[in-house]
Amino acid sequence: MLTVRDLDAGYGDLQILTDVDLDVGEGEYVTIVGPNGAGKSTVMKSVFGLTTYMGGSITFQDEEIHPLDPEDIIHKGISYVPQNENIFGTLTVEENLEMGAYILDSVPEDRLEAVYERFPVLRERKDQKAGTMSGGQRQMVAMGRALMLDPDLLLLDEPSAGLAPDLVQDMFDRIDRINDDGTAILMVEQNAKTALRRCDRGYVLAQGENSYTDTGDRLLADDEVRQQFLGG
Ligand SMILES: Nc1ncnc2c1ncn2[C@@H]1O[C@H](COP(=O)(O)OP(=O)(O)OP(=O)(O)O)[C@@H](O)[C@H]1O
Repeated sequence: MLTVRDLDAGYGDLQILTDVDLDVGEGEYVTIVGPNGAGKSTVMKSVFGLTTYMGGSITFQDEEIHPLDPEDIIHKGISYVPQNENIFGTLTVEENLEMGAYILDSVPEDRLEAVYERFPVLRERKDQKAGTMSGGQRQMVAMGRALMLDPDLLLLDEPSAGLAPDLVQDMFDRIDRINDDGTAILMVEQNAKTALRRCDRGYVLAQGENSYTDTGDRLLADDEVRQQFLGG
């Protein structure tokens, strides 16, 4: 579904990624882990057309997408939840969700209903300003907005960042359910062990390059990976 080959990318003249390869199959759940500054978010931003492309290829459903801008990429079936500033704080919850469908002529009511069924608290608080909600609820708003177009691939950048420990489990459970319902997931996570335990496949990125790739379970069991990247 998503195939990244030999990707070189960065910001302006600054190259961050070198020869990065990555695959996400239909309905798969793929995680990228690695140290701070490894370029994990840059991979995700590159897929969404937000970095400077320097070489290689990014294809989605067998179509090259790297010259496209984010709006065109959304049309292709990819939605992105950035780590920061992922909601409009002064808009209500419902207005935020409606923004997720801005590329359409009208808001698809069935999608709004599907998002409310997935995140009932958002229906209860639909008229509340999103900026006044808790961290976990704001993350639900951001995910709900990304799901408004029923994407084939959902890009999640550190969905557990800033959440209280008891909410982290809940967030990962919700992501599992989104994936169980057929949406492929590409997720960057600091919470590496938890993410690898849940995903189909993991990529360890270091200094902008692929370091290890395997099933989540095998990466977790690999002594070198554990020593170098997972705190032993
Ligand atoms: N907009 C930008 N302009 C210039 N450099 C950037 C920009 N965004 C990120 N970088 C740099 O790119 C490198 C990789 O950053 P990136 O956010 O992709 O890493 P990461 O692995 O996701 O890190 P973290 O786990 O800390 O979020 C870092 O050196 C960072 O300073």
